[in-house]
Amino acid sequence: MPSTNLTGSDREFLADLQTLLADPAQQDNPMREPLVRLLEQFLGQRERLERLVRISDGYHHLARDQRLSLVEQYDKQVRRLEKLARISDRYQNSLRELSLALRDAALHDPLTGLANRRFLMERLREEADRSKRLKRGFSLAIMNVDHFKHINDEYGHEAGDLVLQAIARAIESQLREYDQCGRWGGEEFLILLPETPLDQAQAVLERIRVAVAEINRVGGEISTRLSASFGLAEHLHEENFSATISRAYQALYAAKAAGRNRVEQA
Ligand SMILES: Nc1nc2c(ncn2[C@@H]2O[C@H](COP(=O)(O)OP(=O)(O)OP(=O)(O)O)[C@@H](O)[C@H]2O)c(=O)[nH]1
Repeated sequence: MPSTNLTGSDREFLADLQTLLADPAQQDNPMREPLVRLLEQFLGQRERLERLVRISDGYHHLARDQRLSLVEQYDKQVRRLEKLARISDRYQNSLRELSLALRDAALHDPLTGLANRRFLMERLREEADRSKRLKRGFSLAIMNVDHFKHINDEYGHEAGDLVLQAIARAIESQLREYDQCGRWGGEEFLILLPETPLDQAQAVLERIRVAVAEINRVGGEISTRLSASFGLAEHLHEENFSATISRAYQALYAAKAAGRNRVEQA
C-alpha cells in the first residue's frame, strides 16, 4: 500500500496554511473559520487513512509470512519425503543383497566355494530337461579323491580341508564357462559338461586328473602325491538324470578297482 506521507511541497503548503491561520492579523478574515474546519477535517481524515494503511500493511506482511511459512513447510515435507525414500531404497537394497547372499550361501559349499549338491541337482534337472527338448546329450562325471582318508590321518583334518580347496581350484581351472562343477559330498565332486560327447568329456577329465596330480605341498605340509578317480557317463535323452549318475558311479567303482588315478566310462 502506498504511504500517505505528504510530499515536500504539500507539507510546506500545510505549514504555510497553519502559520497563516494562526496569524492574529487573520483573525477577522471571513475565510479563516471554514479553512480551520476544513484543515481539521483533512488532518482527521489523513490520520484515519494512515491507520488504514498501517492495518493493510500489517495484513499484507502477515499474509506474506504465512505464504512463506507454507512454502517452507512444504519444502520441509518434500525433504522429509525424499529422506524417507532414500532410507527405503537403502533398506530395499540391503534386503535384496541379503537375500542374494542367503541364496548364494544356500547353494554353495562353504569350504570350497563350489556349487553344493542342491545347486547341482537344480542344474542337472535343467540340463536333463534341455537335453530332452533339444535331443542333445550331456556328460557328467563323479570324481572321488584317492585315499583321502590317508591325508586326514597323516596330516590332520585341517590339512585335508586345504587339499579339498586346492582340488576345487584345480577342477575349475580346466573347465569352460558353461560347464558346472560342484562338491557332491565329502571328497567327491560332480562335473557336468553340457553338450559334450563322451570322447570330448574324457579329454576334459584327463586334464583335471593331471591338474590334481600336479598339486603338491598344499599349505607347505603335504608331500603325498594326490590323485583322483573319475566315473564318466553320457546322459541319454530318454533317461532320468539319477540313472546317469548311477552309471557314473558304476564307472567310478571300476576306476577305483582298476588301480585309481584314472577315468572310466560307463
Ligand atoms: N578334511 C576333510 N575330510 C573329509 C571331508 N569330507 C569327507 N572327508 C574324509 O574323506 C575320507 C574319505 O575316505 P574313504 O571314503 O574311506 O575313501 P578314501 O580314503 O578316499 O579311499 P578311496 O576312495 O577308496 O580311494 C574320510 O576320512 C572322510 O572323513 C571334509 O570336508 N574335510
